[in-house]
Amino acid sequence: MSDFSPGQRWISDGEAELGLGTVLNCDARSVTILFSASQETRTYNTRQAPLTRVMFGSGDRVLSADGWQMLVDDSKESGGLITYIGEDSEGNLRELPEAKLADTMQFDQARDRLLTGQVDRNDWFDLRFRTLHHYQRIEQHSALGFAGPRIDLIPHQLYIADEVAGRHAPRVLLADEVGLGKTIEAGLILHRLLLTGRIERALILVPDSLTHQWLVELLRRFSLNVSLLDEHQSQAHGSANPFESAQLVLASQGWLFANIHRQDQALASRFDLLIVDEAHHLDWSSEGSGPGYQCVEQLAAEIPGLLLLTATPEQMGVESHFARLRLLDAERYHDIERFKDEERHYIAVASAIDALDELPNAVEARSRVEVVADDRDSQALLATLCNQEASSEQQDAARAQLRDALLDRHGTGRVMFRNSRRHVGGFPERRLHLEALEMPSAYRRVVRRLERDEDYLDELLIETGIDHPDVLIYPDATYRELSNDPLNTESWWHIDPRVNWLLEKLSDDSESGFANDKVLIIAHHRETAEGLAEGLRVLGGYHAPVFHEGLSLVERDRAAAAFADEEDGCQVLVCSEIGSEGRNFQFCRHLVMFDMPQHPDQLEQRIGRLDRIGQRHAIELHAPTFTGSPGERLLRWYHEGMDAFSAPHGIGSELFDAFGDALADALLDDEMLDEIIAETRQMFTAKLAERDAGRNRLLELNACRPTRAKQVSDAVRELDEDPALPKFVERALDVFGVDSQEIGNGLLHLQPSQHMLDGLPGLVKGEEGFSATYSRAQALARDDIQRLSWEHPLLREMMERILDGTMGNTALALLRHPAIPSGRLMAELVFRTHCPAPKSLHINRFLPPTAIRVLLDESGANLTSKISFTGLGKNLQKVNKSLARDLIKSRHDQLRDLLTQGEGEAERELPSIVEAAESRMRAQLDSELARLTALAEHNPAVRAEELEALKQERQALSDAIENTRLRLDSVRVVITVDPNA
Ligand SMILES: Nc1ncnc2c1ncn2[C@@H]1O[C@H](COP(=O)(O)OP(=O)(O)OP(=O)(O)O)[C@@H](O)[C@H]1O
Repeated sequence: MSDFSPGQRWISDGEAELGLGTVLNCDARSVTILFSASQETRTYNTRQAPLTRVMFGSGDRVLSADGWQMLVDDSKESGGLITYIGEDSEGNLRELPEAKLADTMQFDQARDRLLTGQVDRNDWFDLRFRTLHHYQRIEQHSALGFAGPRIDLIPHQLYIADEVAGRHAPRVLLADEVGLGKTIEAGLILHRLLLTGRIERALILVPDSLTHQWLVELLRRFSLNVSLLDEHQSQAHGSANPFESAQLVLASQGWLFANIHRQDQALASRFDLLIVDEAHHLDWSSEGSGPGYQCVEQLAAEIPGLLLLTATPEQMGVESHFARLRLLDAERYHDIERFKDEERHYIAVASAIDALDELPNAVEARSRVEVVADDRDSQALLATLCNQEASSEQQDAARAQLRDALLDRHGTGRVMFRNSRRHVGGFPERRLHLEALEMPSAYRRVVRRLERDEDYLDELLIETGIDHPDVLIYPDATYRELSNDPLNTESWWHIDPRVNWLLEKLSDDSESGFANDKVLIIAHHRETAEGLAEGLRVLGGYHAPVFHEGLSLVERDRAAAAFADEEDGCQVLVCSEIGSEGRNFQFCRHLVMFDMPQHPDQLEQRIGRLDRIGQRHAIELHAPTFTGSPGERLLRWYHEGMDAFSAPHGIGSELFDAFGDALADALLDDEMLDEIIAETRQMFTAKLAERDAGRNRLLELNACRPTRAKQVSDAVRELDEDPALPKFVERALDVFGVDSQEIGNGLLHLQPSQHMLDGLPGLVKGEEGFSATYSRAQALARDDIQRLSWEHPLLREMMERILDGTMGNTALALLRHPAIPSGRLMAELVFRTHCPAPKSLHINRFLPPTAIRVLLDESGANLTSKISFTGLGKNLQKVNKSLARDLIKSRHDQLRDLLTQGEGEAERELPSIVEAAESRMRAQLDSELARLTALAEHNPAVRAEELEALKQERQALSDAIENTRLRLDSVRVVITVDPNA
């Protein structure tokens, strides 16, 4: 330890960011240092002070407190204080006492740190080099952003996520059938865009009832922390814009759509991506648009990326669906008639795609392809496919390419992704159980009178205030509104046989009973749900939580949680129609439809609560109805008219548009109903055939291209099984002071040690830590364990901290080797490429920080290719810090020369790295651009700005790559010692 004198300049080894310190005073025991730049004063024990004396030598550049720079040539010392002598930038010879050095001088670069004697542990240096290596590999990996999430690798989801996240400012409608994983797709897209730096901020708007579910899914599956914003939270920000308070903001649609002031604030906050769930509620009609549509329309005009999610895009009518497509691309979707015409044309495209499978054998199929394959490339592919002399591999390749080329022409398929169960496959069967009950007299009275007296309907509508046809379909609601009738004094659930039927089923422990199962009950009205729960409690002693739109979010989540709990949970949950939309109840297999919804899409939404990914049983659909009632007639229309209970078909809303009004009029008349059912069936069959032939078929084919989907899942699996990951984790945990212990079954328990470096996600000193696994299957099976991957927040934090900070950028180690005389010095220099570019370019996919290692001996001979990093590392021994410092000091000049020489050696390698990156980038972007340009000729959904953006991106990437510089990342000094000593 050097002696201290007031005025000397020192830096803190552990806290180099404090800047240059000045000795204020000292005595035999303690020394006090002032770090002016950070306005900190520290007192240390003189014998153990973690401080390094700052001394510059010839060739160093220093900064004076007055702002001028000096190239140091010499120095002199007097009374323990140094004065530097050298030239300023104008070439004048000047002197600079150390007290006049700028306080803000930073010593975080490897060179400065080394030459000022700050050395880190050898294992830190080792980890730093490996981090750089893995970071470079992972950043270029095609599965980046998809490997971390805790999800099953489901091909159609990965395909969509890969396709969408690869686009510039993606704007798409995710419209998979209910329960196929749109939230997961949106999460994957978001995760990849964030990890690649393509976006930084996202706003997620979901129905009130789904806020908590989204919050939990994003955290649990994607490790994304989103901030849930509501009015209460917003007010806490006072006059500041609450949307600025987080990177990822989740808000309820109900709140934002009703609040113009908050909408203005959301508009003013610069988001990169907007996600809107259950987008069919954004209603639009030629008479005007609803507040939700208006709000999203404004936001969509400002925010570059847009994901709309809905399972039932046409629920609010075709026009409304078209209006939502317009949110994605206003220019493209402005004329609905033209759009419909285009869609009709796609029948020919779908037929051509089917014909490809019949070629080359069925000659007539060729003409079906020729009708649409009107460009030269497609014609050439068709010729190969039909060429009898081509090999079967050549024909297969031509078929696959042509299929892709034809699919690419489907305009809507580029902006709307719709997977169906039929296409995806592997979903459980649905079984319908009809239960015909006798109508209670109170309900029958009303129905009979309606049947007899034509005028009574109007009277009833006025008296009850209920709309037509609700007044017919929901007899309990009508009964409630007729409470003045002296015959209607009892609660409806007392007289309604559905309640008794339900109670019997609940206690029935036979095969067909519910006694051993959970049951989800959905009723149209909130009041029905509430009354039913009360009835079950009063009449049967069942505690059935209720779930409806009138409850607060917390109450709803509590009800859902009480139902989901496997051990202590409730057997029954009673939901209202819209209260349960989007919810995950696939752990349950019995759905009781207490009444029928009015719209086929609502029916599909109901069944979708259970028929979701993760459902392991056949789905039992129970429908109690009253014989001869309007409700029963409605059910018949669903069942006989359109097979609505067996599988989703996506045609319901068209049928509703065509027959909904007539059906409402036929609810009291069997004859009329029979006719409507027959007509509906006819149209249903025709539409089904049309769907299979045209638009929907293309949509489905477009929504998952199996070859590409497999490539993506293979890439994810490659990262899952990366053998380097566990080794890296072990090293990194050791360096960061996290204890890891194998606890059996392939599980690790990670626990902070006393020396853990602070701020690691999920780990707090003194707390328990967490259990983790590398296995995807294990993590999916158990919610309580985390899954370690290259994308886990802990790994990303450790890697970022190493690469962005100084950790391990200097080291000194001893080498005992019989063949090398002792006292020799080697410098192992690691340079890293630095490519200044905006994050959103995601330059790392072509040129991530890349390490160039240079190993020089003291004579300057380049030993890099002779001694590998690992080979050298194996023979090194650590050394204590003060000895390391002394050794560095004694070899100062030599080291400085080696650093300069190493720079030259590394520079020689730079051009080939830059060239390789440029050609990688060109190969990818040129072909993307060529594909998009060709596509634009056939597919009107390719936005002009997409093409322009891609061109600009290519130029910006090229400029950035060209400007790549090298900088010294880290340096290790190796000194040989006598192996026998
Ligand atoms: N890849 C996956 N791995 C694991 N679970 C999944 C996966 N995909 C979907 N799930 C689960 O399946 C259920 C349905 O998924 P999700 O909520 O994303 O469907 P959705 O299409 O948005 O449904 P809805 O149309 O009802 O809104 C959820 O519980 C989700 O967690």
